[in-house]
Amino acid sequence: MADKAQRPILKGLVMAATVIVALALLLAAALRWRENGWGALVWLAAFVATFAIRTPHAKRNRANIVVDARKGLDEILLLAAMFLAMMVLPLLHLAVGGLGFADYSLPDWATAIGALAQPAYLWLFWRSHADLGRNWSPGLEVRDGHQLVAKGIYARIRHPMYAAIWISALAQPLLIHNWIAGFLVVPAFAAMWFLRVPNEEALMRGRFGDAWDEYCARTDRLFPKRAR
Ligand SMILES: C[S@@+](CC[C@H](N)C(=O)[O-])C[C@H]1O[C@@H](n2cnc3c(N)ncnc32)[C@H](O)[C@@H]1O
Repeated sequence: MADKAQRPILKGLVMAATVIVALALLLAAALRWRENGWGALVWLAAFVATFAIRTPHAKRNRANIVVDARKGLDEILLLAAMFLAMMVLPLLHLAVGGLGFADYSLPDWATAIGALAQPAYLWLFWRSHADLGRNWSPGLEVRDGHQLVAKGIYARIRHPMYAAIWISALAQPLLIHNWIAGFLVVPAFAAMWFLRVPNEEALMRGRFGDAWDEYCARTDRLFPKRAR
């Protein structure tokens, strides 16, 4: 077992190895674009942009002090399923193949719809991170000094980041024509949406009480509320 002094070094080494493997897979996937089709190149570009948007927020928010969290088995399984279906399986499949038995074909116009969805996904993903700021966390957490964000895109809908992920998840099977590497993310994110959102809203209600209920009365989850 590494002692306390060795732990940061070990962590740094694991991080460096992960980045090197990820970069090698990205390069291999890009070089195989003829086998994978042009939709896969669009998916790879969006994948890189996703990390570019998220990484500064993840780094900054590491300093947050967490005062409440929901980390049940369901949450762990959902996050693991999303990590596999949205990142690991597509990247591995595009880089080294091996899932060809589950391929399907789509016309170019369907791939083009997947490509056209990417700017909308990336804008919403970026905007929601920018608006949540220090209050963002990948898991269900409340930080010390957590603020209710009801401005920016959050003034229009309650779950813009999940709206962005819905767009990305629905576009993935249009860009990667494979039932496992492309389509599997759709049921994985549907499960996450239906199981996580009620838990997240309960966590926010517990923290903000009436202010959260008033916010919910003004907004819907995914689409802007129509004026009555
Ligand atoms: C992955 S983020 C997703 C945020 C939101 N559900 C969305 O789709 O844009 C999850 C964390 O954001 C925080 N959060 C969600 N809505 C919030 C709000 N309106 N104000 C402040 N924090 C919020 C909670 O701490 C939650 O654990």
